[in-house]
Amino acid sequence: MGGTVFRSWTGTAREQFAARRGIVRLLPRAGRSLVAALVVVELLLGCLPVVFTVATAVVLGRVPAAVDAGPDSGAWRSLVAVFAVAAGAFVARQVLSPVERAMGELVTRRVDGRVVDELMAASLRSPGLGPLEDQRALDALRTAAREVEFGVQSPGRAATGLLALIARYTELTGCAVAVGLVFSWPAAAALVVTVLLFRHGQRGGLRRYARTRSRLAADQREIDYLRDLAGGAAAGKEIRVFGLADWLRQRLRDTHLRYLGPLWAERRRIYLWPFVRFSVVALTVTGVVFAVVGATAGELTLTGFVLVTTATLGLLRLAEHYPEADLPTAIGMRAYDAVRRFAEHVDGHEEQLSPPRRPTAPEPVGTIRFEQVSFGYPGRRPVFDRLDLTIPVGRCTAIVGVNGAGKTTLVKLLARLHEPTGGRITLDGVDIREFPLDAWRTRLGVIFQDFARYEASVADNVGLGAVAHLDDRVGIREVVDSVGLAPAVARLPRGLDTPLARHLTDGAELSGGQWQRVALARALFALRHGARVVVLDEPTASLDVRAEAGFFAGFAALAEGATTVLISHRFSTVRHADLIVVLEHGRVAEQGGHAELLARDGRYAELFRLQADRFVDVVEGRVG
Ligand SMILES: Nc1ncnc2c1ncn2[C@@H]1O[C@H](COP(=O)(O)OP(=O)(O)OP(=O)(O)O)[C@@H](O)[C@H]1O
Repeated sequence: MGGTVFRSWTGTAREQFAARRGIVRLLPRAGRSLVAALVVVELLLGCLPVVFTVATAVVLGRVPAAVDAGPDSGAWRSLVAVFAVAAGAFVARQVLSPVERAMGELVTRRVDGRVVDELMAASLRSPGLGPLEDQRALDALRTAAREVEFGVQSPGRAATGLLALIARYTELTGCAVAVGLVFSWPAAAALVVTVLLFRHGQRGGLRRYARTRSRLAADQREIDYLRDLAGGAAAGKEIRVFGLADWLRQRLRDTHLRYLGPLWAERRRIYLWPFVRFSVVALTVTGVVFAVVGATAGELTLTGFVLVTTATLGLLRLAEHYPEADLPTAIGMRAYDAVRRFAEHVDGHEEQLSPPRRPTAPEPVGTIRFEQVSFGYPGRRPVFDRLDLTIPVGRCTAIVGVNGAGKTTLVKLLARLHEPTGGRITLDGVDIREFPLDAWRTRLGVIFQDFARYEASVADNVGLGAVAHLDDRVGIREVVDSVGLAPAVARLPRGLDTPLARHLTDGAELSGGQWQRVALARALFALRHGARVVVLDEPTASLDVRAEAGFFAGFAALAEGATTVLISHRFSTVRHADLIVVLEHGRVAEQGGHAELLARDGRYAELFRLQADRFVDVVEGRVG
């Protein structure tokens, strides 16, 4: 039992030491000279109260002699000199405190700035989506980002909190030495032990509190989500139309209580009782010291008496001040730990990627094949189980299947946003993992169902399909024209340079269908600049009937010679494809041309007829 407690204590101590070392290593990022200057300021702030305490004790001790000797005496002058020292120490402290705060703020911001860079670098370093879809890693990222963003208990604050301890410990040492020299070393030792015990008790509580907070990350996430939902435009329409305000308020309230309940309970447990226990110890020690001082008062000089009492009170006050430094340190260290865990998680994923064996990715000439490909998201049942699929190069292949059949996942595997857990994907017989990732991706132009809507100009929104050619205005204009977006762009306040966000100057918002055309233009722009495989996930979902009808002919002409993979639930879009693949239960259920599949009268024919019947019903007014 004792062994277990000892091991857990040493484990915690080691963990704390490592976390503190991590924070200390962050300090140079704030600039060595700034940190060195702050250390000097902290040392001074630790010494000045001691000087003040000693000097005031000496002043009080010398008052009787100075009063007796009169204003012209040497005793009076020495009183004034010591008084000047006390006043100087007081004023210097008042002046230095705001300087410390300002420098501390600068250190905090610089350290947090670097941590944000580290965080961004880690999340962008991930070549695939794995770490960004892993809930634990995301929670770690969110916790860290939150603390850093608000800067209340961020890693930067942890760093300045650690530096602030220099002042506290200097003052502690100074006061203890004063008590030891003037009165009694055992009393000084007892006071130091009391202060440290008090701090230890509080720090343990703070640590547990910080741990509880991170354990409640999921609830915190939900609170943030509900707040965004209530305040954002995205769900604003539904909240009003469906009258969801009360439901939202209630859910926010319940989640808040679920989050705060354990936190309040923990706060009582970890703050209140240790505080009571350590206060009793502190009061007892102080009482004993004061009793001894009282009993031996006759042996002490007036200076000694004042010094011992004020130094003792100063020490006890110090115990109260430690949490000021310890709270940000405890929480900030956890935030930084979260950043490190996230970075390690990303790097763990990266290591799984085998290094490329070929210098570049060639132009496809024959086929792209999924060979016995298996894949499942972590903790979920497999999406693909030994999938075999051939995509002919230079043709249009449509992939159909019910919701959740794995169509988008197939595209993610093709783009190597995830790696198959079994089998391989080949380009003309070569495993695509043999190509450098970037080189392979420049061969692809993928527009996902939930494509990005950048808060940038129309031109940039299109040009980002081939970022190295962002200044190809002629190319951008041509693809914008070819997707039928030119009239809408002409109506925008700054044409192609209009930012697509209403809150920006001259900004505009596009309709869903217009955004979809922007995304299509982005894919075409990629095609213009080296992409040979275009993947469009639901490209016509937001297009009106006329635009959809024109889409296939127009796009096919523009994508002439390229390999097109089309994912769509609209059979009117799909039917024109050279090859139609029906995905079902993680395998290819059927494939062939539209007429061939209809003739086969299988799954495709069934799905096609269902949609066609609905269409006929609508046209003939039989619906409803
Ligand atoms: N990031 C993810 N993490 C875990 N499971 C996922 C993730 N994305 C998709 N899935 C699951 O994988 C399966 C296939 O999803 P996918 O999005 O590929 O289907 P889909 O055929 O594109 O569907 P839809 O037609 O609705 O767009 C589904 O069961 C889905 O729940």
